[in-house]
Amino acid sequence: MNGDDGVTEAGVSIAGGLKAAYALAWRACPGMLLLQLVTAVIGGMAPVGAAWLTKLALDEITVPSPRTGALVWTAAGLGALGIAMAATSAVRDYAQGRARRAIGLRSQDRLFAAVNRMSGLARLEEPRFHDRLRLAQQSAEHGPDQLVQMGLSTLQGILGVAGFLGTLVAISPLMTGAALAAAAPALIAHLTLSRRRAGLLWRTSPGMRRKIFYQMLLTDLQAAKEVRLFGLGGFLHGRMLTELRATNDAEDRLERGVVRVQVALAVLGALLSAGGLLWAVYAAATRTISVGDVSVFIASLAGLQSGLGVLVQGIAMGHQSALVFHHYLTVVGVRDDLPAPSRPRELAPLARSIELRDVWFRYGEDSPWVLRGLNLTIPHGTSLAVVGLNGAGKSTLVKLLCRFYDPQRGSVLWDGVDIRDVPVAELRQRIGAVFQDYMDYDLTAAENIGLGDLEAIDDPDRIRAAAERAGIHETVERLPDGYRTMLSRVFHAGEEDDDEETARASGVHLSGGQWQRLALARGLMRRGRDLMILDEPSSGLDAVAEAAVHDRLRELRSGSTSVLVSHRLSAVRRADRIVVVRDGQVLESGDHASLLASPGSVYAELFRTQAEGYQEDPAGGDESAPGGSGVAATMTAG
Ligand SMILES: Nc1ncnc2c1ncn2[C@@H]1O[C@H](COP(=O)(O)OP(=O)(O)OP(=O)(O)O)[C@@H](O)[C@H]1O
Repeated sequence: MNGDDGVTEAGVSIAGGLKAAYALAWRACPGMLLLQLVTAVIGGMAPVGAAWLTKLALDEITVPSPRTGALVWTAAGLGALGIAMAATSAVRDYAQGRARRAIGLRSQDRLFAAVNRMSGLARLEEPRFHDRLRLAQQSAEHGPDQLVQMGLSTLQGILGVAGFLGTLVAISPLMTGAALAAAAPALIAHLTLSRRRAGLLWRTSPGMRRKIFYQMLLTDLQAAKEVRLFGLGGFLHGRMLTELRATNDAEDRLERGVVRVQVALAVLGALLSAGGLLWAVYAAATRTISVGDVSVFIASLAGLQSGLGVLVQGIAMGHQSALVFHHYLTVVGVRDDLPAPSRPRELAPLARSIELRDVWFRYGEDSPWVLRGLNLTIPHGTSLAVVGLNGAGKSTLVKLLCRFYDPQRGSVLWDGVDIRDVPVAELRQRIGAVFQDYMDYDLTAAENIGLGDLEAIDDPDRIRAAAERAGIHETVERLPDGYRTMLSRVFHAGEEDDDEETARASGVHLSGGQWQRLALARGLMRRGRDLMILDEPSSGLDAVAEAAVHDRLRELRSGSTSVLVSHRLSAVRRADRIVVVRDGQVLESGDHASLLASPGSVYAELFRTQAEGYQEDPAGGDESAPGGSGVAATMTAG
């Protein structure tokens, strides 16, 4: 493991992790942090005080004439310490709980703010980044708090160990040396184990993601049809178990190592205690030390051993948390995958054209070129249709227009301004879109539409108008709760209610075409933006709906700048210009009539092929079949 993907690279240190975790905790809840600090100091010093008071009491009892006053004071002191320790523990639990929640909130806030900062898609397509993100999410929940707790318990441990150490040195320097020597191998062993644990988490992360993927397929409603029909349940179940077993085996191997180390350390500690006890009893019998000294010696040795043990384990756990927290810090500090312009330019409303100039693009350095020197101009106020075979690069072209990726060569120009020179959010503000792989949100119908323009999410008139334009208004009105109906079987309106029946009744699922119309309505919330992109906006609609939607879209597009990607040539024929994309370039360009008339035209060939599919008798086929009424042709097909 090394470089960007590694967890053990230089710079990953407990100190670095601690510093970042404390900075986060301080911003999240300074009061609770200070309270925990005070309780840690009391918790560290009180046991040493108790041991000394016990020694004083025992020494007083064993003298020929004990002083009652002194005995009462030491007993009162012990009582007060007991109360202080009990109260401290309760206060610490409270402060710890509040701090944990506040730190968790802040760390998750920062993590997802960082994820949102990535304005492109490339990073989210990297499997390695997903591994890191999974560990970062895991760490964001508890990692910083664990590091804070580790720091506090280390402080408490150090205070306790220092107190007992001083006491032991006064009684037996030899035993002190032995106790300290025993702690050194323990520290090394625990640090090695923690490094191995963190390494294991990183190595098993891809397997865990695959396991989650199989689990998701087994429970996902959308996957359920294929899973049941093709009988994939057992197959997916088996794969899930294989992944889980592989992770379990790796963990078992590690745990076996942990047991061996822990047994060895426990034996070492027990031998040390037994030796110390023998020495103390012998020394007291020969009157070298007092009975009080024996008690404080035994308490100090036990305190030192357990304190060192806690300290060593705390440091090791902190080390492990720091290694995992490193993934969190990396994600939080990750740069936007689209470089921000050094001198951002303002993006004026589109006045002349959008131009793709000699655009070369591929998804990765090892991937084939998808766009190869593509040139295309979309004049303001015109509609452009893009057609081509599967995989020709049509959706890729659309993604570059939205700047989800930057081309490796060439540029996308908005009235002559390179879109890399304007803030990406400003560009996207000017674009409305319906994507081929649109989303179904498990939200209400109104929210599903309103998400298209967050400023209008609470504006029922705008939402209704968009729904009407997309031809989904009547369907939504007929839902049990109209626009407020929750469109989900995973969540349901009234989930917080105890009345399960009401809650269950309100979860509604739409058909594929109805979802697509909702997506269309969402895109139409942005009507009036400078550029409207429609990537297969009607593929899931029935023929009647498709005809109506395309008529409506044509009306909406007229006079505005739009790009329509579609395999249904009946839908594209009225576009001002049609381009055929092949091998990453524009192969043909023109309006429907000119392309049909052009000898050897690929568009004409595609059009005739589709038209033939609609003929009763292909021999007597009329080449304008989907054209006379493109919509009618599609309807016939439907
Ligand atoms: N995210 C991605 N990562 C890697 N390769 C991709 C990605 N998206 C698309 N591709 C590849 O880019 C090529 C063009 O894909 P694109 O989706 O642009 O084609 P398309 O013309 O829209 O196809 P279709 O008509 O099937 O929708 C394909 O070979 C595809 O495998």
